Amino acid sequence: MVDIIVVGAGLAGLTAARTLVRAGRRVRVLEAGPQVGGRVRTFTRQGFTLDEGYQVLFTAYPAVRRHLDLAALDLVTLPPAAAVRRGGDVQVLGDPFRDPGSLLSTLRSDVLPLADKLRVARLAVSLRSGAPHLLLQGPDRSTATYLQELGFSDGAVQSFFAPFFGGIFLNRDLSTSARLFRYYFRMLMDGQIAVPRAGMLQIPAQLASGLSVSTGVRVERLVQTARSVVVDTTLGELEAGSVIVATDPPTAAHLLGEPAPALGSVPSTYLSYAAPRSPEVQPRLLLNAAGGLVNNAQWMGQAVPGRAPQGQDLLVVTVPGAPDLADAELDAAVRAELRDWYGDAVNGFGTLAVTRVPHAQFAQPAGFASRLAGHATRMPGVLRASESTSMSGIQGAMESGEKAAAILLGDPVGMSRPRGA
Ligand SMILES: Cc1cc2nc3c(=O)[nH]c(=O)nc-3n(C[C@H](O)[C@H](O)[C@H](O)COP(=O)(O)OP(=O)(O)OC[C@H]3O[C@@H](n4cnc5c(N)ncnc54)[C@H](O)[C@@H]3O)c2cc1C
Repeated sequence: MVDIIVVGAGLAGLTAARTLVRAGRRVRVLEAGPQVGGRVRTFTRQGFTLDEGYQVLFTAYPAVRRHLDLAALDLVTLPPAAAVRRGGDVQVLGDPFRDPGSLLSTLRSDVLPLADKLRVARLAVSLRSGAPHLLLQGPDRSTATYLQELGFSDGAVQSFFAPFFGGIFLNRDLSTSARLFRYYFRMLMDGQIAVPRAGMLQIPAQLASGLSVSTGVRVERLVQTARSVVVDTTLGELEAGSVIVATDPPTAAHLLGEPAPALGSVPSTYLSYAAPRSPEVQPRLLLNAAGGLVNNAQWMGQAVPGRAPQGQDLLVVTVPGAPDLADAELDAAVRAELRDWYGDAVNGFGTLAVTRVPHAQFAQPAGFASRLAGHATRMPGVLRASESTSMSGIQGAMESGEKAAAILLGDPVGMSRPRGA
């Protein structure tokens, strides 16, 4: 019998296990899938390295700083600027201190007229004071309402904020909680957006190193006994003093005998293209201000050397939601939108993958924090860890695992750490 079994080797489960092992506990992680990482996946196709969809790491996430060796991840920083595209018109908006090449274009851009640029500067100053986690507190409303209250013009909201934060929250209507908007805005100021050169899978792989993880083992049932928890798996019965359930919320509800969670799912869809070379001068994030299926795109081969074979490039396109189109129809519709950007060069693009993710995040509208799951469950020896206890994303998942471990360890510092800290 081990001290603790962790069910699920996503970021939450791995962070929980790592925290417990560091404190001297004997831990075994059981993962149903063929590899660690949960929703953080990387795969290769025709010599290209593709992440599951478009995923990035905010280096300012506090839990990331506590748990990951960033130098060992061989991170490649993405430029802190975006090219806003309306058909053939391109305007670059960036942080001129960190991307000096974007200065002139940012000043001239009418995507954010002067008054809106000043509002961004004021917002940046106001969000910079105090600890970042405090931005997740206080009254909540939608991001759209918040931006309206701050006086931003409709043009700025539709052409910049909607596609930029639509790419982060995977919905373009800015119905996401303004608290999260403020937190992410701060993360963007405090750190960089980066990806491991060899793919996002390097993150869970680093968390898993040194842990006892069994992949391909599905947990089917948990039974609480007087002195332990019996874990019924596809390998047979195992026993542990305590269990952390770090699966997706529906599976957790099934294992724990709880009602299905009411958080909802945000789906997203990605198309990856092989191309002879990027037509863009700089590897900046591309935002589609014209509306349509495409929200944002990134030339990953240009941004991250090594992701595409020699002499080729890789374009990853984000289509928020789950369009009701067959793969071939979706591909044709996305190509038609890309033709507005790149003309006939699109004919030379080869489709590498159409990736549909039914549950990329859980829905986080204003007030969502009051509906979050807790770590405690109906079973005394069993705790929950998952982004669904905090916020959707790498920070939420990692801090959740850390907190479940802190509860088992009786660590007062970890137990009292607020969300987002
Ligand atoms: C396409 C996409 C893009 C994203 N982009 C970003 C981004 O740019 N930045 C960011 O911060 N976040 C991003 N996220 C969100 C981030 O990936 C998630 O927040 C995080 O990975 C969630 O981790 P988790 O451990 O809570 O859950 P999961 O990753 O869902 O892990 C749950 C694990 O439990 C396992 N499991 C389930 N049932 C069982 C069972 N019965 N027995 C054993 N194991 C089981 C699953 O196989 C899985 O490995 C993105 C997500 C997706 C899908």
